[in-house]
Amino acid sequence: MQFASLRERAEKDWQRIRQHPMVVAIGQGTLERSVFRTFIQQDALYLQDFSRVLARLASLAPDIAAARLLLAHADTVFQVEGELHQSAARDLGILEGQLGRGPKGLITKAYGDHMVRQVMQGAFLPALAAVLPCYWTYAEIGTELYGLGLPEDKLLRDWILVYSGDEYRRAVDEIVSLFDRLAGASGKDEDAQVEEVFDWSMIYEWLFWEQAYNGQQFFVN
Ligand SMILES: Cc1ncc(CN)c(N)n1
Repeated sequence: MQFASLRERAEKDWQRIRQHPMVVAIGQGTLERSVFRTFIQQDALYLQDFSRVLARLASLAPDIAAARLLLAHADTVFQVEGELHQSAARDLGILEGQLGRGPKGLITKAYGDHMVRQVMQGAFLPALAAVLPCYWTYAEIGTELYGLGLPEDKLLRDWILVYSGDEYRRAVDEIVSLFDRLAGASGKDEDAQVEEVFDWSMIYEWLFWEQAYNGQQFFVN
């Protein structure tokens, strides 16, 4: 099993993500502030789960090089994306101390629980597969939107610059290389498990955009 085959099977899900009206609106610089605000609030909550999952994944890693890489990623998530959130929060009027707090949306919770479940079950490759869509879809979106030309709105421009940037791309390359190295000798049963987990994360990626864009139906209060 290699990442390329996962990427191939995800084509349909990828197309609906890249064509999602919220992704399009970020690229065109027309996204409503309230939608972006919801997104940043939920993403800050999501990143907390994501970072913890990476740290636990490190403890399951079959070798020390993999463990160190995953631990480093658990931290850099906050340096790269966390900083973006902090600066967006200031521009969006999210009060100091309020970022990463507050009620989780249904999808934020379900996606986080999905990743946590995989890592708690203890099988390394399926748990690694759960975090792959998070990495690569944002790099693809960032690169694609950057190619269309940066919008004037600083908030949206900064978002695109982070996900199209070298630092984020390097992180994605590291995780994909790790997957390819460790999944090289996986068996049929494990491959099926990896695919199922990966497919669910792709669905959650799409739903995460839906949640921010169509807010009300995904929030309990
Ligand atoms: C939901 C989600 N997916 C992916 C990313 C990019 N790491 C993110 N910040 N949030």
